[in-house]
Amino acid sequence: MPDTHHARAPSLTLRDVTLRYGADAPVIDRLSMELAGGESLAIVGASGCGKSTLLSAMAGLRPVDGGVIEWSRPVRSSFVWQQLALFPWKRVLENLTLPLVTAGVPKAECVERGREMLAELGLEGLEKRFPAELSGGQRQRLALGRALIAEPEVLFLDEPFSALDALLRERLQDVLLGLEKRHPVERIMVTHDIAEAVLLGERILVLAAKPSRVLGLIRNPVYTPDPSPEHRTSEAFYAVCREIHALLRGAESAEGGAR
Ligand SMILES: Nc1ncnc2c1ncn2[C@@H]1O[C@H](COP(=O)(O)OP(=O)(O)OP(=O)(O)O)[C@@H](O)[C@H]1O
Repeated sequence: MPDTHHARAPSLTLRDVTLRYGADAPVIDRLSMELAGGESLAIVGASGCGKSTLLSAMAGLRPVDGGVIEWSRPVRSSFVWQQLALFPWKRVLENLTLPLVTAGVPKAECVERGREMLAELGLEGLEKRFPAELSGGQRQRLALGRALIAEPEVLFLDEPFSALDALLRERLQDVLLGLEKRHPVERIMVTHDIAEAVLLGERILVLAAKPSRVLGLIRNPVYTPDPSPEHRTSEAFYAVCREIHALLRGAESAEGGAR
């Protein structure tokens, strides 16, 4: 399945993309890059470097102020934010199946696919609860399930796990990778966590602010869609983390020197 997914997946091209707010200096300044079909991208950088702004533009949620963002064809996409955007007055199953309902899928099929997804998420038995009656990790699973239930081709994630403690964050990363085996998707994710970028980014875009610039677009040599339990603590994994850390620290000291 992943092979056909890659063959069919849409590719993304950015040419000289500039993004700014008002008359301020650009947040993203003439960024050019390409992402092949099916490749997953992690965007990492310090707070305020423009990660969320860039993600929104890639998702078509905001216009560009210069240059071009082009998908090879129209894509079906879905988004997960840090705030999750679950509907507090809707029960778990209703939240989960909302994308199917709004797409006009018949009710019986919505319920059937919703129950299948609940099982994949490990949330069986919780379908009648409201989001407020779930733990943080369960809410996060629900948001991931809702994002994938309508089988999007591209999944945009903006720091979805940043409010979680380190171990729960790792569990949710595993849940995400597990879900993607059954629901293949091209994932574009923003994170400020270097290890998360190295785990989840087949390509990693490293950004700096002030001045806004690209520090690197790395082809991640340790990326795997199916990491072993030892993967995160392997020397090779740490080596890529160190490389990104050095890029970010180098940019910080250059910025400090310029002040
Ligand atoms: N609506 C807005 N109006 C004006 N400036 C904004 C707006 N949204 C973001 N900015 C500014 O644009 C810059 C980039 O913001 P953005 O949220 O894209 O960064 P980020 O890298 O995602 O940050 P963080 O990791 O803190 O979420 C910041 O300096 C921010 O203050």
